[in-house]
Amino acid sequence: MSGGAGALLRMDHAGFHRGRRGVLHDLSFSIKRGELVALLGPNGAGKTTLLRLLLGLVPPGSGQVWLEGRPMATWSRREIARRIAYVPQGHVPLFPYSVRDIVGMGRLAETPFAPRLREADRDAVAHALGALAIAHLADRAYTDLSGGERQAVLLARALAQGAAILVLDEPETGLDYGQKQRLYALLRRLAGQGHAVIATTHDPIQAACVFDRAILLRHGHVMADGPAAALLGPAMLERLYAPI
Ligand SMILES: Nc1ncnc2c1ncn2[C@@H]1O[C@H](COP(=O)(O)OP(=O)(O)OP(=O)(O)O)[C@@H](O)[C@H]1O
Repeated sequence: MSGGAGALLRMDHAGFHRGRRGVLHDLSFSIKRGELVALLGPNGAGKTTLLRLLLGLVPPGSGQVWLEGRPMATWSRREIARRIAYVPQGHVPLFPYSVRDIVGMGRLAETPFAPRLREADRDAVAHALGALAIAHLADRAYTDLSGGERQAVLLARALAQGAAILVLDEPETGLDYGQKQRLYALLRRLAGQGHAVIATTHDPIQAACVFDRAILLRHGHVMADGPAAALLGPAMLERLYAPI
């Protein structure tokens, strides 16, 4: 097995079980710099589990996951955090940190023991707040925000992290129309700058317009993988979302 030339992330016949039940089966694909990849599939298809494997949060039960040509298990959490930023679904912290502090947490992989952020970190935070058009929320408590505002803050935190790979779990959830358009423009811009972006979504129509590539997952198998606009037609969507 090899790490895959030029791939930032690669799954090589990766499988995952929960107890005796197979959740992901024999997944093989790679993601390169500059790719904007949508991951689609019905509820329970295994999308979030697949992201957890790509993040190194769980090891595959079979096969291998590679990060920059090295098995994921050989990287430390801190090394992974420098390379992969994650935007989870519906995250609520216990303490009322300010938005600025939450976004600043994206810099922890760079300055884990520093008592306060350095100037470069503060610049990265300000840039990320600006890119998401949420600078006006900087001093608000994260716990007091709406769901959509929180989602935008988590995106800003991922951006501040400066990682080459961005992994997002249903990032458009709760965003209003304007925020969604800014999100898609931002993802396109990041891909244009050489980032690799993979996002789960339940919106195939938007995915066809915004993403370069789509990976379709059904019952833990890759049903199709190709250019989003060509792949996400009515016949394919009917097959993908057909009742069990
Ligand atoms: N903690 C868990 N314990 C047991 N089974 C789980 C757990 N988390 C997920 N599963 C199961 O694994 C399968 C895949 O779940 P996963 O969350 O990856 O799907 P998904 O495609 O992200 O779904 P959705 O679109 O609903 O978010 C499902 O059958 C789910 O019930």
